[in-house]
Amino acid sequence: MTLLSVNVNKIAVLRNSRGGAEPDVVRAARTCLDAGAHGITVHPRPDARHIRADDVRALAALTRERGVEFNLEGNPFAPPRPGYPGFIALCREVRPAQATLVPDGDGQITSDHGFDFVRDGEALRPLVDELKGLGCRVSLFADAHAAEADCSIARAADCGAARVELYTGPYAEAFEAGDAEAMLARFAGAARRARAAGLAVNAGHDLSQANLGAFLAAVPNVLEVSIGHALVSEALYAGLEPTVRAYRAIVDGTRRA
Ligand SMILES: CC(=O)[C@@H](O)[C@H](O)COP(=O)(O)O
Ligand SMILES: NCC(=O)COP(=O)(O)O
Repeated sequence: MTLLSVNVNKIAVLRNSRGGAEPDVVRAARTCLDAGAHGITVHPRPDARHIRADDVRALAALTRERGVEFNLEGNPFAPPRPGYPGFIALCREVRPAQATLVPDGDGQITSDHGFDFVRDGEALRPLVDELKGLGCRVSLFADAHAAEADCSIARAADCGAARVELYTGPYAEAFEAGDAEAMLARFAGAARRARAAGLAVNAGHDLSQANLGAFLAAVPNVLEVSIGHALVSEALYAGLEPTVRAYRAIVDGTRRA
């Protein structure tokens, strides 16, 4: 069974654009859980462009109260700065059920690659150990689309992680271009190699209602997908019609109190 963890970063993008409290990230997360999401993901970034440290604390409380998984993503090597205590510090504070380490840089508009485990393994190992000591399951963001990933992904197990999260952005692009077959074979191979090394497999980035089914059919036994950007975009389309109708009822004076 594949679990769905909804990433609510984009709710915070909208909230921050006006500087107020709406849309409310915790309310949105609660709605996702009420609708059947198995967990909540956030990826606070050092520039606090969307999720802030306080959101992390509030979502940790919500997911604890609801008994569901909180998946906290971030770069453990990014230094703290005002408003961002650092990824490991946040994990020490809220102890997410799953900590997903992602090697993203400051200037990146979004995550666009996984770790090079051959190069980064030594540096990751003590961090993975500490996170495990905090009670977090550790997942490492991993490339699956390029030939170089073939040898690297199995090395993720040497870092002590329980899982890898396959970076699915390149699959989403190939799907969009109508040319996903070879890419799916690559992902299926990477997932096989990860499992053979003792790692369970998550997946995420740019997954959507359009491309998710084909991915899960071709890459079996994915334990969790985390989905945010497309899901929130689709929710806007799904919600616009009833919302506009509700406003029309108000301006037309036909809405009952
Ligand atoms: C690791 C990953 O693929 C997601 O966390 C993605 O990076 C979402 O982050 P943004 O919402 O900042 O694009
Ligand atoms: N780990 C991937 C994630 O949380 C969401 O990525 P996206 O759906 O916003 O691209």
